[in-house]
Amino acid sequence: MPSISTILSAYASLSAAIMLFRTILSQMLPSEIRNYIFLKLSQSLSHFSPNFTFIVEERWEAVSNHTYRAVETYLPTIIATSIDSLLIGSANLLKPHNLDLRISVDCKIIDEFQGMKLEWSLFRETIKFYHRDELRYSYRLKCKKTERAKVMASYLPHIATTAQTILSMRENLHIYTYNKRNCGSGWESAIFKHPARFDTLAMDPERKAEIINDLEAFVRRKEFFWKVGRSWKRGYLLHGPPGTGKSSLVAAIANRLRYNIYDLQLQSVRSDAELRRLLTSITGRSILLVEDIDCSIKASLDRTKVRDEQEEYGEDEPDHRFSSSDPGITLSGLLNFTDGLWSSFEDERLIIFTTNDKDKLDPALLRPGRIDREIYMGYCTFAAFKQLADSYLQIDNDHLFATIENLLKEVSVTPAEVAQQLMKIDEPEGILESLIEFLKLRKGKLRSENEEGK
Ligand SMILES: Nc1ncnc2c1ncn2[C@@H]1O[C@H](COP(=O)(O)OP(=O)(O)OP(=O)(O)O)[C@@H](O)[C@H]1O
Ligand SMILES: [Mg+2]
Repeated sequence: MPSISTILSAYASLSAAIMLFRTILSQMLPSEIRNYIFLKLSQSLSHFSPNFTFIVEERWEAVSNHTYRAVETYLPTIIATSIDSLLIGSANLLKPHNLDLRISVDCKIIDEFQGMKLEWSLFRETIKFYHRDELRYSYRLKCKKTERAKVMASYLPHIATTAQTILSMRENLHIYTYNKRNCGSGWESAIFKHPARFDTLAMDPERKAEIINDLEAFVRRKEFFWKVGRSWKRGYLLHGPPGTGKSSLVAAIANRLRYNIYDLQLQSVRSDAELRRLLTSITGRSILLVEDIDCSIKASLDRTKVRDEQEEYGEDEPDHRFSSSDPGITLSGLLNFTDGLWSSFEDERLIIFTTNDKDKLDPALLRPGRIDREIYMGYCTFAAFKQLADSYLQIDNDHLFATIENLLKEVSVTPAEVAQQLMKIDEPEGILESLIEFLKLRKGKLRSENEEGK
């Protein structure tokens, strides 16, 4: 049996011969034949190489690759002294633990894990994509062939969990909205800094506690979801009149769970295929938010109808808002992507729909499994008022509270309206009196409306 050094020196001589051969061939043969010969040759050579390379591309089946994001987050945590440059993202420089760092192209990083030596590098290449030149990045992980199974069984899961922990500790949450012009995943992100929290949210304390318990149970029960064969996601429907805190509740949930928000405006999505591309590039630990679901589905379905009619009647001049690549989305498309087989892409996801009028919704949307919990956000109760008084005025009792309690039983005002009254900072002394005036006016208006109606 030949020694390792004999094999290596044979390998080196063969490589040198191939280089020479390549130079001669490149001058004599057309490029297609040349490429074929080199491909076959390198395939046979790789038989002798002791190394194996994992390639993690930026996009996978046309959508962004979560493994790539995990590697990108993980690598800066193992930076050794061998590195002499790093990229810094737009993070807060005053908080070093929170910096967004990336490695630069062609630099190599060695990681050691359970006795294995693993070499990482970042590649960049230009490829042709729909007649355009596009830059594509990929991370390459070189390990020994004999360690390939161990890398897959322990090292890659280690990267996934480390990246997830880092991302969940990052201070900034993001809100993503759809931008047609963004040729990547289509999502455009902004930093999400909404002040709403559960302790400032005005609603009955028992219902608030129920929602918090439900969320915490969801986060804890990964194993349970797996055991019963369900994807780890949960659907909420928030309904109630405008100004009752539906959007504030979504913000409070995102802040509490440290989840990013994907704000999906169905009206601007042009087709089911586009919807699928958007939904499959959503990362885990996130909220998929569809606000005013009744209006947005209607707008999108109307769009589909207009197109169908145009096609049926053979209109020469279609509505300029629509093009042939703009067929609109369908309700079944939406349900399939949020709930059917296409929905299982990434775990730990809340899907939240909001509406002002639950009765307008298609019953298909409300079936159990799609919507796991309905939350009614109603008019301001006395308990909700006390929460607002505590947040806005820092008072938990007053002799006027009893009058306010009685008035709130008789009139329907939203927490937004009450909050607006409590914000009249130019007259802080008489704020409760002015709120009582406001409620009495509303009561008078209500009474005269009722009398007119008789
Ligand atoms: N329950 C609440 N607790 C605390 N603040 C509230 C509550 N409801 C409304 N507000 C205040 O009113 C403003 C509007 O509330 P929000 O946008 O959450 O209402 P909404 O139910 O989403 O309304 P819409 O149906 O019009 O979208 C908020 O900025 C918040 O300050
Ligand atoms: Mg809202």
